Amino acid sequence: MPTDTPLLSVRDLSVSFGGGADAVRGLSFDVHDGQVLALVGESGAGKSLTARALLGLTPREARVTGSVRLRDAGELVGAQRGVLGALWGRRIAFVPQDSLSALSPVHPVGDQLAAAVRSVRGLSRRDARARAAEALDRVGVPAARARAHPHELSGGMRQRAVIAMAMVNEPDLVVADEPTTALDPELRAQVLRVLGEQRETTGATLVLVTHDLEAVADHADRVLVLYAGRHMESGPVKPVLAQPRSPYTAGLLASLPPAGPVPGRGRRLPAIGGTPPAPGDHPAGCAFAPRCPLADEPCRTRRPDPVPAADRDVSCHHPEHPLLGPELFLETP
Ligand SMILES: Nc1ncnc2c1ncn2[C@@H]1O[C@H](COP(=O)(O)OP(=O)(O)OP(=O)(O)O)[C@@H](O)[C@H]1O
Repeated sequence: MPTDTPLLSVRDLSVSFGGGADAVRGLSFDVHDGQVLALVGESGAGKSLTARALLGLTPREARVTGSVRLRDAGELVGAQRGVLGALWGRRIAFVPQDSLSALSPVHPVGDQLAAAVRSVRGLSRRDARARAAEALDRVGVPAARARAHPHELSGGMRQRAVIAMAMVNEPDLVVADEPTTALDPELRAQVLRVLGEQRETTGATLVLVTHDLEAVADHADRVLVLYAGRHMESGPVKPVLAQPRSPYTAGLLASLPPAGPVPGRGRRLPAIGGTPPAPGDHPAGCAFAPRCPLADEPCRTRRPDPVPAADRDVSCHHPEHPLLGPELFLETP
């Protein structure tokens, strides 16, 4: 039944480690039924930890605070393993970066899918096997390959099998953490397409972690830009990528690889200058200020909280700055 209540509601989520290392700092966002939310940001921004916190899958040594609520399942932060275990595979599923880590090396992939089906639905072995074979076929793994062990499949086919595994019990929410990182560039588009098709078929809601802004443009409805574990900008993909209101989003767009055009000019930048702060480093103001061409005194002294600005939320003291755009980061000749 359609509902206005978000499927997933995240409030003030933080993930920290010993010694004051805060990797995710006070994130709040909602994900509604059927949406695709992309989490983007540079390496170390806290994307994976955020994604894992949505499933209760953070490392044992991580301290998770705040709230992650899945509709009709309640609070997941601090939930008992048994409570989470009852949701995994049924209501929430995970597609990791590395397909080998998601599959057992000792069983054929078809058997693993059939076992996943049987663990959730009371089907006979034969019916579960048939359902698993159908699920694999839908992602382009033919019946003959269902008898193969994971290491006997190519990387692309293995990742497609992992997608089938995540989707086979039609979960409400799928969290995919850089699902194409381990693949050759030509396979990436194919695997993302399969993920998108399966999402549409099952009606699942998707949280997609990626470095790839082109993939965001092609596959996501909404985007949440993270920097140093903090919210920078979030909103509908098209306007955010067309006209960023956070200088950090503008910097990410400017540093797209050569295939990605920098709007307005024919030149490109290799990367945003400087490096992100270490997880233990807590600048008083905006975390991006040391690398931001627009930074002024308030940026260095006062942390910007997310503020609604037209169609999105922006954590920046200068969301309307006239120079804001990828051009801000172009190298002067
Ligand atoms: N088990 C851990 N112990 C200590 N610090 C950790 C641990 N796991 C992650 N971190 C730190 O938390 C920060 C965020 O990590 P995370 O993996 O979420 O980043 P990311 O944005 O997904 O990066 P990437 O794109 O490289 O995967 C990083 O600085 C990382 O070093």
